[in-house]
Amino acid sequence: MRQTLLLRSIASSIRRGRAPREPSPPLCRSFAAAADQPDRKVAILGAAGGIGQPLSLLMKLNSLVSSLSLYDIAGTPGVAADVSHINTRAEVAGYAGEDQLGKALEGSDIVIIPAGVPRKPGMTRDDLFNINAGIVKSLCTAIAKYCPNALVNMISNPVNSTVPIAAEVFKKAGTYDERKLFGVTTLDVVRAKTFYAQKAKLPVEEVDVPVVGGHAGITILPLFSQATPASNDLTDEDIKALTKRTQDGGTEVVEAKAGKGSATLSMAYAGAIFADACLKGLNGVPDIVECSFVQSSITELPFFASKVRLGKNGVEEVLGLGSLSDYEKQGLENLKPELKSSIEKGIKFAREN
Ligand SMILES: NC(=O)C1=CN([C@@H]2O[C@H](COP(=O)(O)OP(=O)(O)OC[C@H]3O[C@@H](n4cnc5c(N)ncnc54)[C@H](O)[C@@H]3O)[C@@H](O)[C@H]2O)C=CC1
Ligand SMILES: O=C([O-])CC(=O)C(=O)O
Repeated sequence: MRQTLLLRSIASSIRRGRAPREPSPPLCRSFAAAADQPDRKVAILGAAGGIGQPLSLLMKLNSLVSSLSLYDIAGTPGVAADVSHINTRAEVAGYAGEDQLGKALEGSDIVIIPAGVPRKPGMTRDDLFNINAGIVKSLCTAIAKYCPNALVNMISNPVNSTVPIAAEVFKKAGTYDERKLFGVTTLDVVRAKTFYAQKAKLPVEEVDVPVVGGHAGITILPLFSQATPASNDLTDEDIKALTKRTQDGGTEVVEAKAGKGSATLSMAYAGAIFADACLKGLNGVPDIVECSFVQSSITELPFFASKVRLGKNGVEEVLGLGSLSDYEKQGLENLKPELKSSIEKGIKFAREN
């Protein structure tokens, strides 16, 4: 009841163009504002997995979604039946096995891909390449055939290589639109905000921290010099420690899970935030900005994560890096060789297979 009242108050505040009285998480905001929204189909590939299941739940809670299509090689009818009983707008359908992939994808506005194997302790994200590259390639081949205009949110690792693979597959199929392909790096932003807010003793809901580069180890470059609200209390050592913790955030979870996979719940949260931003952009909501790994010309690398403005066709503008501290400038130079080689590895794989 309290939730319903809060959502109504937020919806009417949005209609009146005023800020809601109580702070609210972004997922609730879109949940409330959707009564007169257009139909949008979202497909999740890998929907029965560790990320896929909670992400399916969160997307079912987002009433910007009218149709939720849950695909995996197995197990999706159960996930779909479960999620479909929730009292929100989206109609849910489960599809299992390759012969149902076309149906799962047809008419999709957004395809979210968390399909593939996760890390175990001692592995790098690049160690997943051999298995996940093939999975991503075959899923993207189907996307090019069945929903070539969809926005693609790539979660499967190594993101620094799977996004270039997807781009090559779409180029080969003649469907590539660089505005519609995104590597999901939102979890890096989610972590940077949490760690910064804790250290600077700020309420995390008010904090923002851009994270640029890529999505693996030192290629993850949080820009704490641009964090808002600014904090004057943090030393250079604090910034170094925060940077390292953000870069190692995935490994922290992999080690804590001790062989039972990598981040799933926080990733589902991050994936839902990013998909919500894409939906708002598609629906014409102005000034939707998120960090994402996209085709880019802001450095010499062909793909790079930075802030992007989202619109009716996906990426409307790739925003520049802004001014960097000397420490961040050094981090930027340090990450380029690794990111370049991961991008090239993806491109080579897609061209040769
Ligand atoms: N971008 C990011 O920030 C993050 C990315 N990840 C990545 O997300 C991926 C998934 O992680 P989890 O959900 O934890 O793994 P999981 O193993 O729990 O789930 C993966 C799912 O993909 C499915 N799958 C495998 N091949 C498929 C195919 N050809 N078509 C459709 N589905 C297929 C599996 O059946 C399984 O249900 C991993 O590669 C992981 O590294 C994880 C956390 C954060
Ligand atoms: O670390 C991993 O393997 C999963 C991931 O990408 C993350 O949690 O950032």
